[in-house]
Amino acid sequence: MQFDPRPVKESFALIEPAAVRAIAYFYGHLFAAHPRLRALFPPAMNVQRERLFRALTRIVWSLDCPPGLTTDLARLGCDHRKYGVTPAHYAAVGDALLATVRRFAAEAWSPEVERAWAAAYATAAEIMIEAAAADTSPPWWPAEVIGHERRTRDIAVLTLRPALPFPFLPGQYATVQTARWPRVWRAFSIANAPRADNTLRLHVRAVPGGWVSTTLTRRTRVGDTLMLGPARGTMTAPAPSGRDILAVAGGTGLAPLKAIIEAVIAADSPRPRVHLLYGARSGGELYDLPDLIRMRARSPRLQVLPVVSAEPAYEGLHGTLPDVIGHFPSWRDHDAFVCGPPAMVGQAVRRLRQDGMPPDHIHHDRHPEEH
Ligand SMILES: NC(=O)C1=CN([C@@H]2O[C@H](COP(=O)(O)OP(=O)(O)OC[C@H]3O[C@@H](n4cnc5c(N)ncnc54)[C@H](O)[C@@H]3O)[C@@H](O)[C@H]2O)C=CC1
Repeated sequence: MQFDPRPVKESFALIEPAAVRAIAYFYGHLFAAHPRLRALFPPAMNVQRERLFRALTRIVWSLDCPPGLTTDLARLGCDHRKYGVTPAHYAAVGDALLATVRRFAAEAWSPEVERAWAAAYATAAEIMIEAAAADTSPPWWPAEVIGHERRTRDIAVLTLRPALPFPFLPGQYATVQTARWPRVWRAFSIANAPRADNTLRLHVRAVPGGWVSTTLTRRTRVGDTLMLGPARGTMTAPAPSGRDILAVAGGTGLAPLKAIIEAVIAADSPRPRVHLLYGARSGGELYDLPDLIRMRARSPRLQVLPVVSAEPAYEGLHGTLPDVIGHFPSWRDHDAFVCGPPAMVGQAVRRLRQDGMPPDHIHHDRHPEEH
């Protein structure tokens, strides 16, 4: 990359504390100069604002490590195809970005700083535009809802059939857009390994104020069409390592782990064995237990241990998942996959580390960008 990252990082450090005002200024500038661009963005901009700043922060602080940055930017460029972004839009965004730096870097601004930002942005935009142009897969897939089961008041399991082959690896997630909320994409993990009939399942909890999750859970019917963005995510089924597997799933965090387990136990081999700790707040919230019991009946390699954290009358194992991990002698010789509420994931990972599990044997999703 042909630019000096130092002035960019130094001026960004000054902008960061004023992030909220800087982002508002950025979008104000962008939409004032190019009103038509507003139509590419969702009606409410709050999530979008945070997302832009998270992406910008990641990019600026990794300007020194071009290989990782190039991969991230290329993926970002490909993902932007589903928004209908064209190369001309990049110039408009670049103008708004430079105006924002000029305004918020204040006394640290200089022609040298501006040149460094312009060069960094031009490089990033070029990588994104070229990656998008080279991507021959569809920008999004229409998918028909062929199954919709309300498992609890707030959780539904949807079965979708994309109109074209939809490639993904077990454990990945896809972004989803509903007709009700144009331009609003949210990520959901795919809860099965790839199937010959191209169908896939999503486990969706309606979160308060969640437009897409509430629509998918409460207002979606068999026969509706959704849009799927390309599959993403690095927490995928492991290559054989000789180690058995511990899967720790909290709530709908079960989805990607179920896909990974399905792929692992499909192989005709006596190992690895899989222990699944499946946690919920109450017995009624163990929304997928009957299906997991069926999987266990088909595969002697799978053990399923349901755990409930907040229902004293539940007849079964009580506790939080991180505590239950500690009830066993040791998981040190396993590979671990952990998914669920971020606080639970953090505690479970710490517990496994304390037990002596090497960090590269512990797998969890970097929180999906659009989850
Ligand atoms: N690929 C990914 O990263 C995915 C992530 N998720 C995330 O999983 C979460 C699932 O949420 P819900 O179904 O509402 O789960 P939930 O809130 O009903 O909790 C499920 C389990 O996690 C435990 N738990 C919850 N908060 C905890 C805390 N602070 N400390 C320790 N344990 C805690 C509960 O005791 C229970 O065992 C969401 O945050 C969702 O974003 C879900 C699917 C895929």
